[in-house]
Amino acid sequence: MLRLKWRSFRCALEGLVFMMKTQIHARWHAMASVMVVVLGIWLQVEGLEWMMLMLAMGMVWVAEAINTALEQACDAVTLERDERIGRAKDVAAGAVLLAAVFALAVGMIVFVPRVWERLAH
Ligand SMILES: Nc1ncnc2c1ncn2[C@@H]1O[C@H](COP(=O)(O)OP(=O)(O)OP(=O)(O)O)[C@@H](O)[C@H]1O
Repeated sequence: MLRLKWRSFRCALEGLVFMMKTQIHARWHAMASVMVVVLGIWLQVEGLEWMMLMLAMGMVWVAEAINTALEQACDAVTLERDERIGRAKDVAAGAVLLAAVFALAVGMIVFVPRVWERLAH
């Protein structure tokens, strides 16, 4: 039982490693995530705001992982041009874009007033 759980966990980790190795956007997300944590520590962000930032970042990572999985599945179906495959990939990419836009909004709401405050003093 425990071995089975470990195997699923390892497969999940391998999926994430694959995403990091193959998706240029995942590297951008990683850079943005590090920036958010550094800014959060520097600006002394508090409990609920950390939660909002983590949720927003998590949403982007989850969307990117699902987008990567869908791209792989689509390519397994066909590498020929196909309108529906193209549309499926576009919608999945749209999910990443949506998550990123909302994450940016959360980041602005949390960070802008704090940066403003720092600059004013
Ligand atoms: N088989 C296909 N048929 C039709 N259009 C396709 C096909 N494959 C890709 N496309 C189009 O090219 C775009 C990019 O697809 P690709 O598989 O190269 O993903 P990507 O460049 O890794 O995208 P992302 O930026 O979402 O990671 C898709 O959003 C889609 O519009």
